[in-house]
Amino acid sequence: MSCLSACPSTHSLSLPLSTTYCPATEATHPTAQSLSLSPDSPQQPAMASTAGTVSPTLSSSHSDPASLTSSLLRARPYRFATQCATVDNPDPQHKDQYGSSSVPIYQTATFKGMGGAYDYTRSGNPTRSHLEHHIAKISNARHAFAVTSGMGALDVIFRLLKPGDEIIAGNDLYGGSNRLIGYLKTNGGITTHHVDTTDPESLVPLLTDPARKVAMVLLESPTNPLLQIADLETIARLVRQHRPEALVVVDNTMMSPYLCRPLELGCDVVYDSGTKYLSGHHDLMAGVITCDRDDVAKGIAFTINSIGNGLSPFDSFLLLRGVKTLSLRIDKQQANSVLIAQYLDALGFKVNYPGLPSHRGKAVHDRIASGPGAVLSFETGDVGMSERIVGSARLWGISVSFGCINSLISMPCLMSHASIDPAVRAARNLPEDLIRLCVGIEDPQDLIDDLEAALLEAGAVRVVDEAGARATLERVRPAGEDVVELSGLREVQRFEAGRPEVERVMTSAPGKVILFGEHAVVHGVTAIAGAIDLRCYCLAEARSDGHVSLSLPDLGYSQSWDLSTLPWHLVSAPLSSLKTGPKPDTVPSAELLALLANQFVHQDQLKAVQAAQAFLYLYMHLCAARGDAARPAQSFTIRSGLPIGAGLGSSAAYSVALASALLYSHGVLPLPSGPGAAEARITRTHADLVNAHAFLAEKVIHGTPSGIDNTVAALGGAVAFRRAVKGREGMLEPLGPQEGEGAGSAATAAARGIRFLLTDTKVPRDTKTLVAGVARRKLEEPDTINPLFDSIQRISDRAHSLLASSPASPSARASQLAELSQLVEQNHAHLVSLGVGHAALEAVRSTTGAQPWALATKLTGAGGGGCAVTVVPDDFSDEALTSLRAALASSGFDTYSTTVGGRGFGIVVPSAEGGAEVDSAEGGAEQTKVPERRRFEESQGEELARWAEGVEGWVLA
Ligand SMILES: Nc1ncnc2c1ncn2[C@@H]1O[C@H](COP(=O)(O)OP(=O)(O)OP(=O)(O)O)[C@@H](O)[C@H]1O
Ligand SMILES: C[C@@](O)(CCO)CC(=O)[O-]
Repeated sequence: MSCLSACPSTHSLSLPLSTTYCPATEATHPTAQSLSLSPDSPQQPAMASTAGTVSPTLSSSHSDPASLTSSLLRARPYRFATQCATVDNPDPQHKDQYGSSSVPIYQTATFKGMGGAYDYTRSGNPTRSHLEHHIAKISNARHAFAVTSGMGALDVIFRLLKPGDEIIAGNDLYGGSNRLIGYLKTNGGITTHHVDTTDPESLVPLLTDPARKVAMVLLESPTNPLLQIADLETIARLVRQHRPEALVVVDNTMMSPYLCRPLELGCDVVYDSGTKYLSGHHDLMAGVITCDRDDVAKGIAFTINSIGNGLSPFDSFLLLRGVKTLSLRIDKQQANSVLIAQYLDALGFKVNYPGLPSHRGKAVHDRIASGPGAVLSFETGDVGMSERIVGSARLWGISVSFGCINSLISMPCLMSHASIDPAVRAARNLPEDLIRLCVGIEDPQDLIDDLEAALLEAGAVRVVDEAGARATLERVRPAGEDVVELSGLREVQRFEAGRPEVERVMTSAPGKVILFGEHAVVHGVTAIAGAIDLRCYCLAEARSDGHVSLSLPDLGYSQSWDLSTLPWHLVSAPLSSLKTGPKPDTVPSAELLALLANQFVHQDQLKAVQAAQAFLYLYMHLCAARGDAARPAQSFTIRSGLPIGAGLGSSAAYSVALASALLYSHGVLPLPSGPGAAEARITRTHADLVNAHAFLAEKVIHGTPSGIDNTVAALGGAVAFRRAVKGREGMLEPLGPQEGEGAGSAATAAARGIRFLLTDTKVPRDTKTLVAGVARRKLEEPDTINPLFDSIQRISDRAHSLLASSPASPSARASQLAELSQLVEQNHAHLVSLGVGHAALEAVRSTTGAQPWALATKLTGAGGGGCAVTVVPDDFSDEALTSLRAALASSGFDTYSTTVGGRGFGIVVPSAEGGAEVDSAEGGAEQTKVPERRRFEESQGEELARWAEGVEGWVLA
């Protein structure tokens, strides 16, 4: 056996080697896994080899051109494939005595002598050191460790946590990781919150909640098996910003260091199952961990030595051998994968693969990784059919795992993800019929032939034309699946873009305040809410260039689409009746949403993309429902006088303003104002139609809204609302008299007469994520959550009867308000127990609850930050209200005093003079003329409302 002297005392690398803590000897010694690389982090890992390098600083001896050129050539860092193939000695000063070309296997448990670099293989072994050095080099990492499996790597990383710590993880995690997380919860006191990591904002409520002890964020990208993309770079930045002490950990197995190096994106710890791409041959089990931070490396080294799961010498040798061909294998596997994904996509299966242009996370993935990888998944729509396809494949081996040079096929729900409870799988949208393909290095035509044979045998496709070299196939859709033309965006439909029926309309819709029952209302509990006097406005104008455009000045976003490039084939069937609108249980088509998501140029502006997705969805849906291929070219500009994403129903106001602008401008509803107006009144039927369309847009923005926000925004007034769930009828009861007040109950003596103070904490949050979090807790902890909902139902019932009654005397009124205040306190406590509280909301409550004000306050809307609502009794003086608002403002909060129960949506046909000019400066010597449009686009807050109210002819519901 060769003798590598593995305890270097000096280092010849131009950048210093760091040292790694060695727990075996309680000392620091320079083992090979510690490697410092170039601080300016080149695109490819910096070269750590002495072979083929010269000092980048050229001396005067390089004066002749040949020598200079050759020096420059040698000074270039090696590219990834070269680095994989060239294995350096961790200590280049000490060569193998026999010049062995391959790293020898030090098959020994112990080492003789005292004070040497190695004493016991559990603590360190030269073969393992070589491997770790090599992994650090290709990963551009300071430290690397090799252990006995990928799960072993995760276990070591989890041991950096303490009982009581909390983890944020994705909701599409590898099943094995989920199993370990479950163990940690039961036995380690470590809780995990699963969020949608495709939306970086979904982590913010947890990261900013001081009550949460978030110590780790665990990410996968692309996820396995749904191939969803997490923006590792943005998430790492958010974690640094809000929770700098938390570690961002990435399972990089799907990508390997060849395609993605998360440490370069700001993540802290990366692990790979070495069993997969790094080894490539499925002949060993291994895991590798890389990190840059010395303190983290020290903790990891301590655990590996303590528990003894360092990789064995023989497996280290095998893994080192595998890594040499990493880039070669992945290049081939990836090229095959692209062909297979395109083949399945062309047949009309729903394919998840970031190499396809239709993949919704492609833009993000292309930014953080250099290739789509070699795993893809697809859905057939039928579990039995999927089982038959998997069973019929021959060349594709049925196997768990991936990353091998042979192609594999599996059904994750039956295999790799079977350890996840089926209910949890369903809640996390993991389709039971999903088939995962892990593509190998075989000839792609053989792979496609075998897959095609399996699809035919399983009845998933049929031959429609046998002529030609290759039969033409057609997908057989499972019963119940809508027949939609799935030829993707490749077929562009040409048509004449029309003009809208109405050239210019403006609409508006109010925000809302939920007084009682938010969140519980999503699950069938009664809630009480009313319209407030802050509104959202939408201006729709005709254009004549075959485009539809959306401008959202509040979010700094605008985009226009060529109408001929939209995926019209996905809405080709009439989807809803024009008389009643979409049914309340209509679920937006995930397929259309995914394709629409792909249309956005600014994928990173998530709020705007959500809003634009809702816009395009509603626009296309309405065009399809009209069924006459009338797709008018139009511009839409939407402004909000409401704080966006603060619990006051900005998304519902947006949805209602948009839906009404569409319905009136397309001529589906008759104009109640302006030239040719039939009747200056909005009927209840018209308001219901607007509401039905707005609900669909709310679903696109929110996921699973209860419908209360859009109902209040459309109809106005104050209502007791119960959603229809599981066969139980819904309820919509106006609170108070409705006479002469439009379609809704524009309010009510009871609710309107009560003053409310709204306080915006300005803590950002996202309703969709918060609602999904409560739904998940209800699923996972029904015994805790259901009693809370029952209690909220009792609170809403009592508030409903209080608000429906008209107190006979001032003292009855005072006790009515006192009881409402108590209910507010109780409801707030329940919302905190549901997990949607926030420290900033408690700060508001402690101010409003303090003397001399002593008022009851609760969060309103989705919580997690956003707004609080305070009941202001009749005898509360204006001076006291002013001083309270000043106190809240001094803590950085915005306040709004509002009435509750105002009017619903409104419409006006502004005069044809779109360019009319008004004075913008008030009384200044040099008055500037500002076009109306600019006033609309640029005015803020009350000025916007004043401007809009100044437009003559509004008709309100
Ligand atoms: N004026 C606007 N311009 C663009 N998008 C908007 C506007 N108003 C609302 N939105 C959309 O609505 C989303 C905010 O909805 P979200 O449900 O998170 O908050 P909210 O409706 O204000 O609060 P809650 O649902 O708790 O009452 C934004 O992310 C954006 O997509
Ligand atoms: C949190 C929630 O109850 C109110 C959001 O304003 C969600 C909904 O009802 O759709």
